[in-house]
Amino acid sequence: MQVGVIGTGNMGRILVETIVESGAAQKEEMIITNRTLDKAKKLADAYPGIKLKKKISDVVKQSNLLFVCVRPLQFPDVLQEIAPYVTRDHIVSSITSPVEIGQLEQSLPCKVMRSIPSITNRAGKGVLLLTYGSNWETHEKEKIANWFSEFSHPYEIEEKVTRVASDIVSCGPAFFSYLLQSFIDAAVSETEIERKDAEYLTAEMIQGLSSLFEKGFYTLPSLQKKVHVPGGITGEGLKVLHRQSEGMFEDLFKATHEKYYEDKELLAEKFTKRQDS
Ligand SMILES: NC(=O)C1=CN([C@@H]2O[C@H](COP(=O)(O)OP(=O)(O)OC[C@H]3O[C@@H](n4cnc5c(N)ncnc54)[C@H](OP(=O)(O)O)[C@@H]3O)[C@@H](O)[C@H]2O)C=CC1
Ligand SMILES: O=C(O)[C@@H]1CCC=N1
Repeated sequence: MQVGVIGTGNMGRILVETIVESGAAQKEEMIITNRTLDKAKKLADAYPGIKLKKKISDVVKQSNLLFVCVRPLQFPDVLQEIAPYVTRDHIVSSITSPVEIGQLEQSLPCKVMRSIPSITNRAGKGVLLLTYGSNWETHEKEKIANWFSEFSHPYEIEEKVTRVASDIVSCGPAFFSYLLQSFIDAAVSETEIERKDAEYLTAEMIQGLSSLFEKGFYTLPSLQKKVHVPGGITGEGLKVLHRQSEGMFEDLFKATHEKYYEDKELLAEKFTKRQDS
């Protein structure tokens, strides 16, 4: 399969590295471009064999599966630019949440999907969220999901939970690394521990924690019960967390959804302008 990638910024680059290093596609099967071409060239230079194209049309023409990895508001322009070269045999995937499946279908004459990756896929772990357009057969969905499983755990979601699922899967690594960073900073500022020690102990704790869940030893509540000896020290810390975090995640999901709907409104305006012109 020839895999095209338009936009090799942060996530486009990570996706290319992940696909190639997992063996989901050979370097020679990857065709990439980026508006600032030098960015894509650096990536092609790092993985000899990857084909670098200056023209977006060449990427489309030479690929079967095409990932559009630009920012949400850049989608209308990119979809308009690629549309003349897209055939019924292409599969085009958006890696971003605010662009609706319906908008992709209206813009392109092929099978479309959303495949929202997570930085965790770089380690061959974590979920990649899939939502398909209306004209996919079950066996076609299975085939592509199977391909994604070379470097992730593909998970199909309904469009209505896109934002929250993406908050968990794709933004989650940033949210929880922020909390861990605060945990380390506070350990250093409030006690005599050296930063490097706090960082090492925290990293080992979090890796151990994820292994416990991976191996199925505990659920979240059963683990808390095991560590929280009644009347002990953990309970004092948990009381602080309970007090201080009340409403925090509710506010977080409200904030991400507000931004999501803002982006969707701007996108709808842009797509309508495109249709009218
Ligand atoms: N970061 C993450 O963990 C995740 C991100 N995403 C999604 O990935 C998308 C990209 O995010 P991110 O990589 O961080 O953003 P970046 O800004 O780093 O990358 C976007 C890239 O697209 C390029 N680009 C823009 N317009 C065009 C065009 N017309 N033709 C070719 N290339 C173009 C830009 O080129 P130039 O160099 O000229 O600016 C840039 O390199 C977003 O929509 C985001 O929602 C999805 C899941 C996870
Ligand atoms: O479009 C999205 O939902 C992703 C999640 C992280 C950044 N963008």
